[in-house]
Amino acid sequence: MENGAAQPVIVAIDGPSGTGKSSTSKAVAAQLGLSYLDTGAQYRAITWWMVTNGIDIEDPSAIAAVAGKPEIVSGTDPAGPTITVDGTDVAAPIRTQEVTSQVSAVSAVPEVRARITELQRSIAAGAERGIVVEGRDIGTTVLPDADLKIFLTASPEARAARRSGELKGADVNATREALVKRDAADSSRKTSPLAKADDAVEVDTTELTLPQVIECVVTLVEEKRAGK
Ligand SMILES: Nc1ncnc2c1ncn2[C@@H]1O[C@H](COP(=O)(O)OP(=O)(O)O)[C@@H](O)[C@H]1O
Ligand SMILES: Nc1ccn([C@@H]2O[C@H](COP(=O)(O)OP(=O)(O)O)[C@@H](O)[C@H]2O)c(=O)n1
Repeated sequence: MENGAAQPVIVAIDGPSGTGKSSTSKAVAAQLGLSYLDTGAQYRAITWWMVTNGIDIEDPSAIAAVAGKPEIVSGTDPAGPTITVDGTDVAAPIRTQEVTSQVSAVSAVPEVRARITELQRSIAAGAERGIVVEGRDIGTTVLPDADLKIFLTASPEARAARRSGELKGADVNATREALVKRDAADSSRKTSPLAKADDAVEVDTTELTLPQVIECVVTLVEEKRAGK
């Protein structure tokens, strides 16, 4: 484009837990001057609200009835992403084991997905320079017209080792089992399951370092931009 003003670029990065979505997306967005949205944090935030308000997580109709209540706000600066629920900073409590073990059940409820998907689309549409959005269904459902779709994978062993490295002292086998269980729940739900879009580029990160994955994605974005 003339005058150096680039068209906004929309990048969708999907994949299961521990494949490197968050670290890669934040770094790519920072490097390219784009916004960043962690959609998993939004599903965790609504789950935190359900748990805090005593909603029965086993009862999809109870979840559906209140899905519109919490106000979730995501800050999209990749250098310091934020997440609040009704004005409360929930960045720490959404990462607890309690929320992690319940999030798949809450995120499977169609009313929850409809509400959060709408929020995600409006955030993406408002990102003036473009955005990197990471999740499970971004390329397939939330932003099917994204300029670039990436699907990250890695072996369950590599993903469990990465996650238990973060959760100090966590047992690798227990972490692996919990990951595989959450993948199965996320992949088998009826409404927008975890899936690779047909036109997504699959990157297996098992044997790659994080800087290598970031470089790979930055190169793919730049190639797309050059081809526009
Ligand atoms: N290619 C990689 N090699 C080694 N460690 C990685 C790699 N990608 C990410 N990590 C580490 O693995 C952990 C999980 O990464 P994260 O980006 O949170 O994954 P996801 O968002 O897919 O769950 C983080 O501690 C991150 O630094
Ligand atoms: N686009 C998305 C993103 C997350 N999720 C749900 O939110 C959960 C937490 O996502 P996350 O990205 O924070 O998970 P991790 O990869 O950090 O473990 C997932 O296990 C899914 O149940 C979803 O359903 N759709």
